[in-house]
Amino acid sequence: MLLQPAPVPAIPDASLTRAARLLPLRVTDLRFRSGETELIAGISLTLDHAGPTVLLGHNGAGKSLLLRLLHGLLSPTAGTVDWGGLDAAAARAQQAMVFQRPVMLRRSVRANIEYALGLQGHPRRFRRSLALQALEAAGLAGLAERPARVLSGGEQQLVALARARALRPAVLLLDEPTASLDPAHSLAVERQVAAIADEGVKIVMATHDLGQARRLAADVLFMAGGRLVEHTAAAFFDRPATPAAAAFLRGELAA
Ligand SMILES: Nc1ncnc2c1ncn2[C@@H]1O[C@H](COP(=O)(O)OP(=O)(O)OP(=O)(O)O)[C@@H](O)[C@H]1O
Repeated sequence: MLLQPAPVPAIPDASLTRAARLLPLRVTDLRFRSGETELIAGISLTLDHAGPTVLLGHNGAGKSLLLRLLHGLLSPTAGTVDWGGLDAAAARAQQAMVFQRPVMLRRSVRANIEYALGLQGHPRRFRRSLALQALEAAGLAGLAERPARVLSGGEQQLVALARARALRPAVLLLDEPTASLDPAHSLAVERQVAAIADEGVKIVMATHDLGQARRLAADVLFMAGGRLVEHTAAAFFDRPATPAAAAFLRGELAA
């Protein structure tokens, strides 16, 4: 598929205050243990503005675990995740998550999005136009009737993002969405993420692509060994506060 180089248009009626429903996020002394190993070792943080938050750290630092705990896919061993004071189910209903490997059902791209809209409770008669609108906004209208599972990995990831966007979440969690994509598809995903952020959606994204992190991040969470080592504004890249983060940015292996 030929990727669209033009900027991605915003979905027309997007609300710039969408993320405000779930913010601030307050995480308090969050822990996740497997057997004797504490994999998330007491993380506390507050996210209180809508700019994209980028999660950085070496392999195994605990980024995916943290995202899953934030989304409620895993239950913490101890500690709390509080999304704007809402109960967990209500908070989760206003979030979407995109993983490194997208899961597509054996049906058309459009039907995949319609299915997700159905799960969210949208009446059948509205689903088709909402799905097509989301594909249009993502520059993917040409893929609507293609079987989703035969698309390339990069195309599937763009569709997964469009599907998440169609759900109009307040918060979008992304776990290394461009990890296995070529540069063109990575950039297309990045543009989608930026467009979604511009619609007022709070983005929390793990990535290993430092260029992408620099371009997107309003703030950075740097993790090592299951701990939050730094939470700083985007100046992180030029002035990391800790030796661990400086070593990470130099490309050194974890100590
Ligand atoms: N459900 C689980 N049960 C037990 N251990 C787990 C579980 N999920 C992850 N782990 C372990 O926890 C550690 C952190 O994993 P996690 O996937 O969160 O790291 P990551 O920072 O996302 O790494 P990468 O950048 O490689 O994706 C790893 O040692 C992993 O093997």
